[in-house]
Amino acid sequence: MAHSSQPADPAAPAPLSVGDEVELDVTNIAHGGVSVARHGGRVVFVADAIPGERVRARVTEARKKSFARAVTVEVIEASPDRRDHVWPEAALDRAPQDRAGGAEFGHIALPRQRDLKAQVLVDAMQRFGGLDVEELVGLEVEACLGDDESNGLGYRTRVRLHVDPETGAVGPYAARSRRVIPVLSLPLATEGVEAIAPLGDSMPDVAAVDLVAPSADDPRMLLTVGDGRKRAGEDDPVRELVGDRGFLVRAGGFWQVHREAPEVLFTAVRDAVTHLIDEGRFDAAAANLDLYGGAGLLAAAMAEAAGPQVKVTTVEADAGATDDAAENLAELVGARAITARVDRYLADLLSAAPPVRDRLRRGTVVLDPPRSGAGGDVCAQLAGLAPANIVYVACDPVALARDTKTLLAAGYALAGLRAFDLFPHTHHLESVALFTRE
Ligand SMILES: C[S@@+](CC[C@H](N)C(=O)[O-])C[C@H]1O[C@@H](n2cnc3c(N)ncnc32)[C@H](O)[C@@H]1O
Repeated sequence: MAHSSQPADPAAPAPLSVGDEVELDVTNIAHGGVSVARHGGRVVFVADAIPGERVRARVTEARKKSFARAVTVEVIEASPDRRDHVWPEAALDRAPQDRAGGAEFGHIALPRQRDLKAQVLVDAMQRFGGLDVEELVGLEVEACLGDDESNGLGYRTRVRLHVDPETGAVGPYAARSRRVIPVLSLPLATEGVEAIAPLGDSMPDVAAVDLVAPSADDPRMLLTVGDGRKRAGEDDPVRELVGDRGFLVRAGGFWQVHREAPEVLFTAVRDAVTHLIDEGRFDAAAANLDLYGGAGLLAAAMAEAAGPQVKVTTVEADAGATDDAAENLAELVGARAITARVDRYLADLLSAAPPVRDRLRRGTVVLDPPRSGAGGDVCAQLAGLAPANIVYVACDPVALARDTKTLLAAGYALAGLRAFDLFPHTHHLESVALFTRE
């Protein structure tokens, strides 16, 4: 009887199953903090490795035909960039399921971490954004002030810990799981956060612990109890300083995590607007927008470049954050803060009267969406409104790349791209892209 399938290649390695341990040559970096290797023609995404290494890895997922997932259990040939993990509780000498999550690059020298992040951004912009590699040559991920001296430690002003529902133990989730790992230290956290972290405590009635250490206020702990979503103290105002400018933010509201991040992004947006002013492309009297505006940090950056008379509206879904933005922007006579979902707000603008549409066409939009990006619908709305300039602050390179493709197709040019290492020892990076309408 004839067989329809090909005879098995005797030289091909056996198919992978969960729990198998295999030796892998790690060749590349992928989005999400994992490296890439191949096994018998199949891609294997390997955690806790570095491109260039040979490792022994344990397969953790093998359902898909095209790829499998694995985690390093032993380094056979180490990269010169391998370092002792900055967090002992996340190190290779622990069983993979017992390694703390949230510091997936903690075993890599900082300069190499930044090179890998730059590679991920360039790759995403090429593959999903449709840009030529020549347009991205020389792109570097810029370090935050003080990080080289501190080896990228002690920067997180916000940390979320979880509580094991059975033991009450407090800690981060393990990498790629919801298992709580009790830890003795939080090396990425600022001193203020570490000082109040209830490490070693048992908190059986609590679901999650948010630790907040504002730059100009006392650190505090917000507890999520049971299923209740409201945390006591989350609406208390706390003071943040960006340079010598003060911001009031609700303790539980959004604020950039790295102690230097507000200043870095404020400066990057201010400089992008200054560049537009120098090019004669910025209109302070137009309908300028700060979408996903939070407490108004980036509208303030626009005003720093364009002057306190600048017309700018922040649009933010969270009513508390909008109140904070109104307070923080009170000295800017042309600023206003609106509570709305961005897609709904833009839908209204699309049906606005011609003079309003004209003011939008002459305007500059700053947008700083959550990790999923603005998305195709919002980008299509922006394309319909056709503002003169768009300054896009992005915390996910693939989401930025996809939105870039939409904006390029709508007639925008990428006039600048910068990237910042706002999350050392993790795979995350922040980008600021400047688009101008051609
Ligand atoms: C990355 S934060 C940026 C905040 C601010 N630009 C800053 O730098 O502090 C994203 C903000 O978008 C808000 N947000 C999320 N989805 C939204 C939506 N669909 N419409 C309006 N705001 C949204 C969140 O509440 C959050 O404040």
